[in-house]
Amino acid sequence: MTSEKKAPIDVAVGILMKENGDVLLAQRPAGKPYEGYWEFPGGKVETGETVEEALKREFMEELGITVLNKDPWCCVEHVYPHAHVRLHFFIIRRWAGYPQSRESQSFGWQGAIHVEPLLPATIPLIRWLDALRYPR
Ligand SMILES: Nc1nc2c([nH]c(=O)n2[C@@H]2O[C@H](COP(=O)(O)OP(=O)(O)OP(=O)(O)O)[C@@H](O)[C@H]2O)c(=O)[nH]1
Repeated sequence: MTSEKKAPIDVAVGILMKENGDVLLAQRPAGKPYEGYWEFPGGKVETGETVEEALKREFMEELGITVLNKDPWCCVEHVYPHAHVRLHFFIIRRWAGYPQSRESQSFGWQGAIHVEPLLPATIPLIRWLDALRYPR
């Protein structure tokens, strides 16, 4: 038996946020693990890329959006049956273009989050996100 531990897979995730606090969620396409679950757009960091570069690439590939400004927000690790991921979340308040579904994903702007199911690692973030976008 081996006790070898695999390094986590880095994933760049972006939360597009409008001035009124609405955020963009996307539905995972058919054929991927957790197909049909809702997530914030993003994807795995490729070899030789920084997390920021991966974020920009994924937003262009998935949504046709140019990221103009991004604030690192939080980093969360989660062990799924299919992978151990390290999610690097960014808040994106400035971008160019309108989201288009380039990979046949459904997506939508959400104030209070009404879509489900959400990816398990993303669920706890919603409370933190609400504290950020709706400060008392
Ligand atoms: N984009 C995104 N991924 C998330 C979130 N939460 C979360 O657990 N993940 C996990 O992060 C990983 C992202 O991988 P992915 O398969 O979507 O990445 P990718 O687009 O580069 O896919 P591919 O290159 O395998 O086709 C998945 O294991 C997914 O379950 C989230 O909110 N957004």
